[in-house]
Amino acid sequence: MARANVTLKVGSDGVAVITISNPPVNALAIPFNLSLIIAGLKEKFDEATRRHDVKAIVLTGKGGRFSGGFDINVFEKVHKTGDVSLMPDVSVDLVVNTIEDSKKPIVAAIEGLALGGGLELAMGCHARVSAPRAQLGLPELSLGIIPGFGGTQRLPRLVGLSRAIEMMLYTTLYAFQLSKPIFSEEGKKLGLIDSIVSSEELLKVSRLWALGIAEGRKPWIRSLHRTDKIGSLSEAREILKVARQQARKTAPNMPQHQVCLDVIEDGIVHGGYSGVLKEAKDFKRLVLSDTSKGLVHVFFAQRATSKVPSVTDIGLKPRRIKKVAVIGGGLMGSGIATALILSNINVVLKEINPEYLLNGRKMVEANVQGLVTKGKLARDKADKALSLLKGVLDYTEFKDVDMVIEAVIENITLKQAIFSEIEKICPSHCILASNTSTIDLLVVGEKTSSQDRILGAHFFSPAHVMPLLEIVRTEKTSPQVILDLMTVGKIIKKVTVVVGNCTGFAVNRTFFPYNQGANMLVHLGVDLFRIDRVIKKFGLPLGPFQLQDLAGYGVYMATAKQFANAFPDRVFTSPLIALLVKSGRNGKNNGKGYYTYEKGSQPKPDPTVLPIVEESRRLANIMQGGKPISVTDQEIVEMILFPVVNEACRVLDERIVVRASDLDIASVLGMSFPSFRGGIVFWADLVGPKHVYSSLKKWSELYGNFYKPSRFLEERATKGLLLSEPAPSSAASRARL
Ligand SMILES: C[C@H](O)CC(=O)SCCNC(=O)CCNC(=O)[C@H](O)C(C)(C)COP(=O)(O)OP(=O)(O)OC[C@H]1O[C@@H](n2cnc3c(N)ncnc32)[C@H](O)[C@@H]1OP(=O)(O)O
Repeated sequence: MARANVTLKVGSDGVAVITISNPPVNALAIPFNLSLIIAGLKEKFDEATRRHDVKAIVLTGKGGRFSGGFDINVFEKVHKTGDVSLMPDVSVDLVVNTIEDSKKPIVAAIEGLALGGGLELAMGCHARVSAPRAQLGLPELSLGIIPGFGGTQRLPRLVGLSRAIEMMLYTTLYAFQLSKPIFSEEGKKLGLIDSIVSSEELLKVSRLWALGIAEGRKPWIRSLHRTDKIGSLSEAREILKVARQQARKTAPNMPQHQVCLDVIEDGIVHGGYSGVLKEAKDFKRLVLSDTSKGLVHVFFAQRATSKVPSVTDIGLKPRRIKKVAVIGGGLMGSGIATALILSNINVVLKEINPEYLLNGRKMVEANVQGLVTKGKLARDKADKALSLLKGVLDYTEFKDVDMVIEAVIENITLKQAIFSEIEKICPSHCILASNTSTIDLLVVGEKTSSQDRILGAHFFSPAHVMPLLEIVRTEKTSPQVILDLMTVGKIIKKVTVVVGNCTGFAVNRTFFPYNQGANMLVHLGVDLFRIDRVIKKFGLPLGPFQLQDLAGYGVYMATAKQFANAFPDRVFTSPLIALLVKSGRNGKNNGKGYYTYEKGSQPKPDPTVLPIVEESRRLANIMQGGKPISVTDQEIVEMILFPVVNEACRVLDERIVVRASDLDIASVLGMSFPSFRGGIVFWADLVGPKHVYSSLKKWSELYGNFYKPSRFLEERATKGLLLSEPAPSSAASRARL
């Protein structure tokens, strides 16, 4: 950590250049010495202000990046210790008093990125010069906090209220709340950046700009004092009102959104300085929230997935994958092909007849067109992507592919036949991947002698949109092949999680009890629509019954069968789905399931499904004394999700995942488990393994083996350990990885 520091160099022009150096992103603290960078900045600014040979100051970052903001590791430290006083006081002391109110002009010279506290420092300066394509943003809300170095006050004053709100609160992308960075070009148009110059000229122009301010040729602007972009109080209140309503809808479980808007309003009503003080106070409060704990955990969990022992740490280099064959143009195959061509990878899409091929091609075109219609892809880029797709009916084109992804129906014999065919035709370096979501990869490759290059590439539907790629390795898969697929995953913008081989792999296996837990509750007498409402309130985008409608009952029954075969000791079966199908319901597919579906309107709970549910309850006959149980909303959540936690424990115990946080990120990105709860294991640890264990034990005595606590959970609970704590290697654990 000796490399982290702040330097000051005074040139013959009388400009002092202060440089932040803390690779890789010039974060504004280090976990071992929290005040090093902040204190270093203060010291250098004080020195530059004192020195008579300094007329003006330029602030910049080393290595082509201005700063990625405050060090997020520090938040983790605060979360572990509960000690918020670890956070240095920056907003008033450094940004207002030292930088903005400095007697000498300060210009920020920005390159690469200025995010969070980094952009906030830059906004405290008297002007900002940027290199092209620098990313600018305040992503703090996606960490469960608000900007804490004055960003809530200065950004609206520089770019206007509506745009500032958009940049901070922005959007929901599946389980993630994302604020949206902009590029410096847009920043220039908005007034956040004063000038854009080439990287080579950045320091020269910034120095001249700073001298220009010192000599009165350029304006000396303190952003916190500006009001010209805020508009009238009533206009501002109207904008804030709409933003609050929007945030209540899109982020109902995220307190930081409403707090951010309150803090902005305070600054508008009482002045920027008052806003800065309120911001600093509320920032510290939010740092300690469970939301921040969950989101910060997810930030690091996502980054940890790229480190896979014995794969990414043994000096291997990824090979280039130029051409990929996708076998099967159904929903999954066409989605996978779409993801690949959108990232400039040539794709050969193989089907068994012209009609299926045409359908596959049409689905890819519709996927791409969908992105164009939503404004997410330019027409010329869409055309370019589609030109990379070639449909085929035989294996001729497979002679020079670097990877095959098989995405046909879940039929073992068919997959085995395909793998033995492609083994003969594809080049010997070619990676042979299957998109199976349940079948053992060793069985898939049984008829080949290429087990070392066979692995699972389990995408989630829709494959061109969902951010997770579960990479399934067997004990025979070579590290090089795993690394290559991880690299392709990165190119096509997926988060890859490398997991071991078992029924359902890590994600589907862990969530197998989710639907069963919900079904169990219904058969114990709980209203299914209430269950859906409660689960949505907990933070999942859909309740379990709406999800069953959406996925289709066929999928539901096929997976349930696979799991029942693999884990017969912990299955709850009921005739409900069969009865629904018998009565002509097929979920969203035919517009009639637990809900009714009509084009252009929200799904509506269908009361005519209730007699079918009653019939199923009668046949299952698990209500004690025929009486429905009485449960609180919290118990509903727990009776559905604790069995999921229990299965997660088995996945951890069997080392199906490298680390517990991999299961967290996989649950967030693959199953839309709420990111603000940190993922399934993190959430269970917050709730407390003891409580999970004792609840499951109680329910298993009342309702049977479906709830029986696993050995791993029992051990952790009785020893007072967290589920996420790494397990000591034990001969008893079957090391699958
Ligand atoms: C008071 C203030 O208002 C509070 C704040 O400033 S909160 C912080 C706000 N800043 C952010 O949220 C930015 C978070 N970082 C990012 O979005 C991305 O890392 C980035 C766009 C900066 C770079 O992305 P990319 O080049 O893909 O690299 P990425 O793998 O994400 O990060 C590289 C390394 O830097 C680390 N890193 C990135 N930003 C960091 C930060 N702000 N603090 C600590 N570490 C950080 C990552 O953890 C990763 O570490 P690793 O190599 O050990 O896994």
